[in-house]
Amino acid sequence: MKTAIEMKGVRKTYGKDVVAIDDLSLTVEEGTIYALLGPNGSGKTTTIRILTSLANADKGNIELFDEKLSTHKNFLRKWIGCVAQQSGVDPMGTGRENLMLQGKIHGLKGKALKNRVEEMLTRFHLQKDANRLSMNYSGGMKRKLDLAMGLIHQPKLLFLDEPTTGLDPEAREDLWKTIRQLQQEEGLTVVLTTHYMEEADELSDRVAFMNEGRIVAEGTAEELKNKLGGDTLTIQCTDNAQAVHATEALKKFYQVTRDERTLNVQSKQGAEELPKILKVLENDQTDVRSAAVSRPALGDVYLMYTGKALREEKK
Ligand SMILES: Nc1ncnc2c1ncn2[C@@H]1O[C@H](COP(=O)(O)OP(=O)(O)OP(=O)(O)O)[C@@H](O)[C@H]1O
Repeated sequence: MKTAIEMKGVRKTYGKDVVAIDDLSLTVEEGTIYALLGPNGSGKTTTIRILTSLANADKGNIELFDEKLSTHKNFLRKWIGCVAQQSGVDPMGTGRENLMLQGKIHGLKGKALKNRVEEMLTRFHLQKDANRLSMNYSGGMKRKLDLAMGLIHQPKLLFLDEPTTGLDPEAREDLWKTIRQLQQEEGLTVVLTTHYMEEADELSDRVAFMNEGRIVAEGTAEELKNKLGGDTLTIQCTDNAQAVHATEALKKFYQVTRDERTLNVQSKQGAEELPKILKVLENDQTDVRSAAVSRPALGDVYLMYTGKALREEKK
């Protein structure tokens, strides 16, 4: 397999005080889906801006398809598509007009432009709405039009910055299906950023957890979950003070992380361990509201590496 992206020791600062990303290294193989997962401000968008050459890194080495980005920017741009967080769709234009304009920006013209626009409308099931103003499109349709615009020039590498934020579950599933098809049928390499654990788990071949500008863990979703081993016991206390109390009591025996009033305890045999844990808490006079045993989810792994929960929705 060839390498689509190779980043080594990349750093980007804004002004004197903000280190947006630091010592960031990652490798993305061609034809794979790679997810950058992290909370607001962890450096995901900055990473994408640098890789799409919209921002310059202060330090480090970046290669796309074995070519140095800093010396082959214009050439490499042709291979890159980007769908930003903010929609690039002109609400006053129809779907077709938006695609025509985007195609022209990329130097397409005449028959080639027309053919490609029709191909994209068909590909994204937008033909019957092609002459409607895009301001009247649903959220899911707008996102598909954004995606079609990002692909008009047939890039080899597509960046998606939070592709499904704000979409309802059905539109989200639909977009996941489309992204998967693009990878499987057209061999597209996709790098996406997301807040959604489920999205990273479902879609990506590899996941990088970002926190405060650094990658704190990386691997396939399965590899990351296996790092925790065993089960996760989720214990809800009645309030934060009780949860702090409970964490102290359990820390002597278990690996415990806390997010407000919720405790996560890692255990090889969760079901067997649960009564013992409840006994410890009872002896400690901690009020427990509920307790459950489950297989670790990506969120549990994130919590282990960063000590904080990744909110599923933007704050
Ligand atoms: N143009 C800018 N000027 C100054 N600081 C910036 C700029 N862009 C980003 N930052 C800062 O860099 C850090 C990383 O931001 P970035 O947007 O890359 O994070 P993110 O993980 O994409 O967040 P979000 O999920 O909210 O989009 C933050 O502290 C942010 O405030």
